[in-house]
Amino acid sequence: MSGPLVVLVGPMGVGKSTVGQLLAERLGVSYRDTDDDIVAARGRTIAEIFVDEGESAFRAIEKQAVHRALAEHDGILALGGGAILDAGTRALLAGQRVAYLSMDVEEAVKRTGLGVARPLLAVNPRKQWRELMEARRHLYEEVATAVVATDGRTPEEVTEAALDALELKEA
Ligand SMILES: Nc1ncnc2c1ncn2[C@@H]1O[C@H](COP(=O)(O)OP(=O)(O)OP(=O)(O)O)[C@@H](O)[C@H]1O
Ligand SMILES: O=C(O)C1=C[C@@H](O)[C@@H](O)[C@H](O)C1
Ligand SMILES: [Mg+2]
Repeated sequence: MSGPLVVLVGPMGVGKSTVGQLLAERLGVSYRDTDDDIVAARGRTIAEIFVDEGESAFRAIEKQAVHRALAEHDGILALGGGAILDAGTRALLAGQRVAYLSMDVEEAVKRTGLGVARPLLAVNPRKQWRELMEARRHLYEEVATAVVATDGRTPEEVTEAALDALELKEA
């Protein structure tokens, strides 16, 4: 299978970056994050891109960044929380090892706080998070080859559960 060893998907704040870096260490590979790629390439934060160019411009930028990373990266790749909204991206994920990190709304509120740096959760984060998940849960599930619940687990426990669910052995 070419492409990343593992692709991580899931909502904002679920722990993709934290667990992705732990997984990379445990598996002896590198970690990459498509949100970081976008920020580095554009020299501006995701929130700034949303405000100045709008969400649809961000999605077009994101689609390109995700497609490039899927082609280039062979380690652990975390996708932005909304990357799975794109049908072309979902098609590229077919045949990849994809872990969906999940959490419930209360855990989401704890992890994302008031959502200052998260434009999609800026107002009434609980309600917005529920609505986002209603629209997206089936898409995360569609692309996933493993679903790893993160509620009440430490990042190390989530990493362990992901290694088990993905049937991956350490380096
Ligand atoms: N299993 C966990 N238990 C408790 N807190 C966690 C856990 N995993 C991550 N966190 C904390 O939750 C916050 C969000 O984690 P992280 O940045 O890894 O999520 P993310 O999915 O990469 O989010 P983003 O949408 O910003 O990319 C951080 O403060 C992190 O320390
Ligand atoms: O869930 C989303 O739509 C987003 C998640 C983040 O990773 C960023 O890509 C951005 O804030 C949008
Ligand atoms: Mg992250």
